[in-house]
Amino acid sequence: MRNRTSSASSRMSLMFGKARTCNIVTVPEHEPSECNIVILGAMGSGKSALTVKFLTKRFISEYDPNLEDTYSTEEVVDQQPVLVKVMDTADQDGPVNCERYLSWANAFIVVYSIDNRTSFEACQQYLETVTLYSKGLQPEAPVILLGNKVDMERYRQVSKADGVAMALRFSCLFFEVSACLDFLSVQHVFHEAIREVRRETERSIRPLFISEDKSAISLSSAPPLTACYKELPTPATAKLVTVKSSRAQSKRRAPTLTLLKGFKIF
Ligand SMILES: Nc1nc2c(ncn2[C@@H]2O[C@H](COP(=O)(O)OP(=O)(O)OP(=O)(O)O)[C@@H](O)[C@H]2O)c(=O)[nH]1
Repeated sequence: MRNRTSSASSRMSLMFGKARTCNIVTVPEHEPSECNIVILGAMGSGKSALTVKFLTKRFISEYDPNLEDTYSTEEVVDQQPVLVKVMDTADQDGPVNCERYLSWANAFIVVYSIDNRTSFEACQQYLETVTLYSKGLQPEAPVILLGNKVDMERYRQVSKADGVAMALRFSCLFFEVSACLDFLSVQHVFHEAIREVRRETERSIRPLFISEDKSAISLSSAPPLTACYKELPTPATAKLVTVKSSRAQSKRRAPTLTLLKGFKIF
């Protein structure tokens, strides 16, 4: 495994992860047009705040910790549209009943709060669970370790080096952000998850082999790519809320957000 650093759009983002080498010719028949992202982590690490920041550019300070919600939004990542569904989980005691999200997810974001060592330690269990599951998938579901609340720097209990070391151990990407500071850092993390899903999908496609005279190419006998679409589990008590962001509030193309169960957004 090699490391990689990224000049992320924010000075606060830091990324380490798997090297991406591509020396075979691949033909993606379909890019995934849908991407399911599951947010995991200890209570209070900021999962809901990060999710809502990504969806609305706003920071929430009131929430119901017992709600487990799934949200969807249309995004354009690298000029390609994608329907992103984000499941904001509400595990009380580490990964339990993980089946509900393991088979649904295309990517996982495991969150801790940099000012809370216990939340960082809780990530280990989540990372073990999702990486073990993901390893058997074709394509693999990428995993991101995310340190939140960098605005709480003076109360930091988890060093950046600790985050990097944990990410290296589990071969996942790593970022640090704050849900209450700039939107672009948070957006970058979600977009990287989508990019990783696309890369993994491309990697899982059967390669084209170049013939000896290099004048023709032939496809091997693999089945065609089936994009990583997965069924959305039915939320138990979902209340459908539609939020349309105002163009006056945002220069960003106004997305239509479908929120299943809502909470206060400021
Ligand atoms: N200072 C600061 N506070 C944050 C940040 N993100 C979230 N919070 C606060 O941390 C608390 C927990 O945030 P949530 O988003 O509800 O955390 P959660 O992981 O969804 O928590 P559960 O729903 O209990 O699992 C709230 O009081 C948030 O306002 C951040 O980046 N900086």
